[in-house]
Formats: sequence, structure tokens, C-alpha cells
Amino acid sequence: MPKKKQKTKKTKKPLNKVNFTFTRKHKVLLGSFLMLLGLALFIAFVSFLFNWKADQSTLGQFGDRSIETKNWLSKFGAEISNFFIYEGFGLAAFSIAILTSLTGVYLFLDLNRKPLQKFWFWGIIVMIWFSTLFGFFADKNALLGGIIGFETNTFLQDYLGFAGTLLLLIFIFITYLVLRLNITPEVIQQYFKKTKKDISEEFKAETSTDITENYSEEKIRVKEQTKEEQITAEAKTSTTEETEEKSTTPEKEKIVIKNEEDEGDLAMEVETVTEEEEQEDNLSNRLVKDFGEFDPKLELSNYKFPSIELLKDYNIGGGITIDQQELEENKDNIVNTLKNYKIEIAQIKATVGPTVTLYEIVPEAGIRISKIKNLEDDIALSLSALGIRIIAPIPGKGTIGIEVPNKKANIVSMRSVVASSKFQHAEMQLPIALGKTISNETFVVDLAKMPHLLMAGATGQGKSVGLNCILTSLLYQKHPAEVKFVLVDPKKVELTLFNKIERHYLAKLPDTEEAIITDNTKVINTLNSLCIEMDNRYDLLKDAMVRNIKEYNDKFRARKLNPENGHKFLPYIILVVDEFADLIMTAGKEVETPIARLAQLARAIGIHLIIATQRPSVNVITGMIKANFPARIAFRVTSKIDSRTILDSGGAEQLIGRGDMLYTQGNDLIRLQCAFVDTPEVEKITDFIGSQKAYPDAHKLPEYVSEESGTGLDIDVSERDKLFKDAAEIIVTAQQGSASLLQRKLKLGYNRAGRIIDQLEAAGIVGQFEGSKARQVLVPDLVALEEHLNNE
Ligand SMILES: Nc1ncnc2c1ncn2[C@@H]1O[C@H](COP(=O)(O)OP(=O)(O)OP(=O)(O)O)[C@@H](O)[C@H]1O
Repeated sequence: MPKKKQKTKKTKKPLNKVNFTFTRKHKVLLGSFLMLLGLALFIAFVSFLFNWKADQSTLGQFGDRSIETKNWLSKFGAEISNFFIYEGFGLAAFSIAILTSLTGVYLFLDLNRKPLQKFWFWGIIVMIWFSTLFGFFADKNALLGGIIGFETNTFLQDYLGFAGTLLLLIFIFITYLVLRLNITPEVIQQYFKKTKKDISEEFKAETSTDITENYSEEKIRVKEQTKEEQITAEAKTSTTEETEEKSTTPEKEKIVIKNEEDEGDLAMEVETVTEEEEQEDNLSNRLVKDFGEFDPKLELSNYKFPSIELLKDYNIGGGITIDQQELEENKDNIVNTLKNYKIEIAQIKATVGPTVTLYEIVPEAGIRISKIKNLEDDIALSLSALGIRIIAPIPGKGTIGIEVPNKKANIVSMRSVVASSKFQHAEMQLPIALGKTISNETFVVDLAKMPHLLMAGATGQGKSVGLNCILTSLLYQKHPAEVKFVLVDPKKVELTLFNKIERHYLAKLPDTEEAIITDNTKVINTLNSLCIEMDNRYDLLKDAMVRNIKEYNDKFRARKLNPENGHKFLPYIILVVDEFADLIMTAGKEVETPIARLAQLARAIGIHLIIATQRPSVNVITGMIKANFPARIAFRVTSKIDSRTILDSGGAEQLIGRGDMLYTQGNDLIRLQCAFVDTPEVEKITDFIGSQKAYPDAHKLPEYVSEESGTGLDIDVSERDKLFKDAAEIIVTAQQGSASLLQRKLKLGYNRAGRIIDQLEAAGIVGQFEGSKARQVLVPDLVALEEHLNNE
């Protein structure tokens, strides 16, 4: 090492002309001088380019003051420019001016001198190189390369010829790039990769804000990602992408840092590791770039949503109409009745709704609201009208509301609510246009936020219409890829129309004929199957490190989840049970348990329940069910008790039927007129959808085999599951004895996967159940497995 140091020192010595024992003042002076000298040279050189011919004759007569030169720096300029440019290096001589100024700057600012040496060294090389190169064109313009350039060029050409000289110059150029600028093929490659990444990131940031939201989560996830996942992720890419993949692996970048402080020119190589690129993120970027975001609708990309024309317009004559006389009469009636109870009114205001008119009363000061509340029944009697509901006080206002039904109710058509901008522009996951409020506003709710709905009402009060209204709302907003219905209809008539859209929108158990479930035992299987689906979805969400279905699907769309690992786009699943009472009476706990389980847990994974019943008695709507269904709809019921069961308060018994309803999502009661959609309208919509290209089959729910059909541990070889061998191979390959692995890889239900694991245990392939840990795999590899199975 010391030898090397000495050597380099020697080579550099001639360049180091500045005496650094100078004091600071000297340096400033010399620095300023050199800066200005450099500038003077520059000016002189530029001027020389224009005036050299004119000044040619004046050269060599420096002493003769009478001879004038055109150079901007006169005689000095002409002489020195001639020396450096014409007789020297040609155009490249400009580097002398630059280097002189630069030296001045270094001295002036008292900077480290090491870089300066390098500037001079490389500056002179560049100068000679350029002048030699320009020497090729000396016959065209002698100034280009100067005499030195011309001479060097001719000298080289004499020995190497034209091609040889050119090749030598190219070699020197490469030497410069490599040694001076540290440009190597890897650096160039790295640069392009980085630019590409930057562009795609920019693109990504613009197109998907959600992705940026998830970025930090994504980062954590990628860090925690197992090696196995990475391998499978990579395996997914085609062979052509493979080469690209290799280059995206974390890569060591060598940066040569030359320690300027060091005596001599000892270069130190510092290995820095470039920021680990996020494998999956990167892969997903590339996939998105190549194929675009995953589009769940692609398979039915030509699907057309039903048009609004399919719905009937019931209010051809315009909006809501009410008789002025009826309004006056009702007002007088209210005022007089209250007067009888010594309640004076300060103000009264009417809001006309589709079915009822709300009279808002401000009582005179000093009248207690509780008094009015207590007189509710008497007032209703005195007004002798059906369906009066008193709201005392109206939440959020200091007024009392009296709702009086209109003599002639206006139908709120489904068409009007579907066409409303509130519904059309609803930024909701599962928007439902329920109907109109008392002030005639379209009422739109998000089923995903509810997250489950309990619906009750005596027969003939509008329940079925209500269900159709909900289903129609979703058909108008959601593509078949985004939502699937599981319909349970013990009455066998209400929902049959939806059979036509089975292969578009319905989900069913494998190996069942009918998608709409009318048989109670099938309901139990379906509910349990939904529980399996729920568990599976939770596994997927956990694996994807997301909290809910929306985030999951966003991530899947952005191709950040690998389908090879069982990931898929998850449609919302909406379970609709018409006539729940019937079901719970016949099946009891067997139905209640999975329903309660789903209601408790399914919100995050996109399974929502809508349960309707005629009899809202406590043995139908049990505490457990009620607790998990915060959103309720009550149509007219026959008794206050029923109203309490469904709404936790009275009121529903005073409704007027025909779609008049109360809606609550846990706090306030909202009176709504349900939108009316008639069977022929539903038929038109389902016909329209049904006539379009469909999926090959209804959406498959996971298989559920009831517990009773399960067998003990000492399973007969002949009774083994048909997928036993496949399962064994998966378990042995992965060396991980877990049922969820089988669920994912073989797309099985939990129970079946569990049974196969039991069979594997009986066969001695996996060890015993060890609580939360995965079972031990007792067979080391596939060859051993083959032997093991042959020896049985
Ligand atoms: N929103 C509504 N607007 C106007 N009329 C309605 C509305 N909802 C229901 N009706 C009227 O009430 C009738 C009964 O409605 P629906 O069939 O929905 O009752 P239901 O509660 O389902 O009865 P059941 O429980 O016996 O099936 C309808 O045929 C219709 O005439």
C-alpha cells in the first residue's frame, strides 16, 4: 500500500503547482487573480474566434504600441489566444480558461485542493483529446484543433492510421467515462430501472389514492412476507418476465468513493445496499402496468345494467298533491283537540309527505312536553284518524310532531327513487333506495354500514315489496361480479322471479338444483356454508393484512394479492330470508346459531343479512338476533308489543300499511314511505338481466357436510375422501399440517378439510392435534409418502 501511495503521489506532483504555505491573505489575492485571469482568457479566446484572421498580422510585434489589434483584450489577448488556441489546443483551449478560474475559486474559498488536482489532470486530458479529435478536421478549420491537435493527430495517424487513431480516441473516451464519471454498464442499467420505477410510481400515485393509503401497511406486509410467498409470486410471472424479476431483487450497488482527504489517490470501494425493493409491490406494479388493474367485471364485460325505463312511473301527473282543504281541516282539528286538553299552540307548520303530513307544533311557553306525550292516545282518538303518530319532541328540535295520514296516499315509485341523484351518485358500497321521507327526500342507505337488516310487518303491509325494493336497488347499482344473493324463501312464491338471474346474481351450494332455497334443511346447510365462507374470507383478509372486504378487493384489483395463494375477488354476499319465523319455528337453534354468528362477524368480510318476518315475537326475534341487527324496518304490525319487539318502541302499530314504515339504525326512528315496485316490474328487470350472457353457473358457496356425517379417527382406508391423496401431497410438500392450507389449496370447506386432516392423522401422515400450532408432518417428502401409502 505505501508503495502505491508513493507512486500516485509522484504522478500527481507536477500538477500541484500552488504553494500551499501561503497565508490566507495570499490565497485570497492569488485566488482573485486567477479567477479574473481565467475570465480574461475566456474573453480573449472568444474574441480570438472572431478576430484571429485580422489579428494574425499583428502577432509577434508585441513591443510595437502603434499596431492595433481587434481582440477585446488587445495585444495580450491576441498573443495569448494565438498561443493557446492557434498554436496550442484549438477550441479545447477553453478548458485552460475554465481551469484557471476554477483554481482561483478554490484558492479564494480555501477549498480542499485534492479535487482541483483531478480537475487539472482530467481537464488537460480532455483538452488533448478534443484537440486530437478536431485534428481530423484541421484542413477545414485550423482553429478547431490547433497546432498541437493537428500534430498529435498526424503523428498518431502516421503510426496507427485513421481507424487506429479513432479507436484510440474512443478507448480514451471510455477510460474517461469509467474512471472519471464512474459510468459502468450496471450504473446505466440501474439508472433506467430507477427511472422506470419512478414513472410507474408516479402513475400509480395518480391513478390510485387507495393504494397510497395502504402503502405503509403494504410495506409492513411485504417485510413480513415469507420466502415461500415470494417464490410463488415469482413463479407466476412468465419466463420473459423472469429476467426482469431477477434484476428487481435487492441488489448491491458499488459506489466508488474517493477519499479526497487522503494523501495520494487511494480509492475506497464502499458497498451500499440499495433500498430493498418490495417484491410483491413491484410485481403488482408490473402486472398492473402490463395488464391494467384487475377487473372483476371482465368476464361479463358487456353486461348492461337494467334501464330505468323498465320501472313504472306511478305519478304521471307530477309530484305529491294534497288537498288544501284537507290541510286546513286537519290543522283546525289538531288545534281544537289540543285546546280541549288546555294545550295552547304558538305555531303550527305542515310538511306534506307522500303518505302522511307532518304537523309540527310549537306549544305556548310553559306547557310541558310530557303532558302532550301522555295525552297521545286521547289526542289520536279525538282526531279519530288511523295512523296518527305523535313525536314529542321531534329529536333535535323543540317542537312536537303529529303525523296525520293523507286521505289519498301517493305511491312512491321505485322509478323515482332509482332516478334520484341521491341514489345515482351514492358513494356507498351497497346503496339501497328505501323510499321517501316525510319531507319527500329520497332515502338512501348503505347496506354495508347497517350491516344487517331486520324487517317485520304484519301480512299485507308491504314486506315483500320492501324486499323487492332492496334487491332491485342493488340490481341497479351492482355488477353481477360484485354482489351475490342467497335467497331463502320458505313461502316459495315471493322470490321465484329471481331464479331468472341465478347465473348472474345468485349463490348456491354445490350440487343443488335450485338456487332459491325453499327447504328448511337446505337452509341450515346454506347458513353453515356461509359460516365457512366467512371463515375462509377471514383467512384471506388476514393473509392480505387488510381489515375489510373493501380494502381486500382494492388490493386484489391492484394485483397485490396472488391468486396462486387462493386470493380472489370477493363479491358481497347478501342473504335474504323471507319468513324467518317459519324457519326458526321448525329449525330453532340450528338456524339461530349460524345466523347469530354471521350477524356478529360477517360485516367486515362482506356478508350481509336481511331477515324478514311476519311475526316479530320474542321467540322469533330472540335477544341474540336483535343484538346483532341494529338496523330495523317495521311495517305496520298488529300490536304495540310487536312494535316494541322489532323497534324497541311503539309506533309501528300506528302505521297505515301499504309500505308505510319506520326505519331505525340504532337511534332515531325515521318514517318512510317504501318505494313501490310491482311484480311485473321485477319480472321485466330479471328478464332483462336473465337474457344477457351469464356465468356458467351460480356462484358456488363452500361445501358443507353436516357434523353427523363425520367419522372417528380410525377411518377405513376405503372411506377416505377422494381428495385424500392430493391433500397428503399438499401437506407433505408444504410440511405444514394445517386444515386451512387444504381449504385454500383444494378450495374445501372447513369441515371437509378438517376431516381430511383426521384421515391423514389416522394414516400416520400428520401428527396429533397440538392446539394452536400446526400439526407435525411425519412424512418428509413425496417419495416417502408414495412408499408410505403403498405399504398400507
Ligand atoms: N310501498 C308500497 N306502496 C304502495 N303500496 C304498497 C307498498 N307496499 C305494499 N303495497 C301494497 O300492499 C300490498 C301487499 O304488499 P306485500 O305483498 O309486500 O305485503 P307482505 O307484507 O309481503 O305480505 P305477506 O307477508 O302476506 O307476503 C301490495 O300488493 C301493494 O298493493
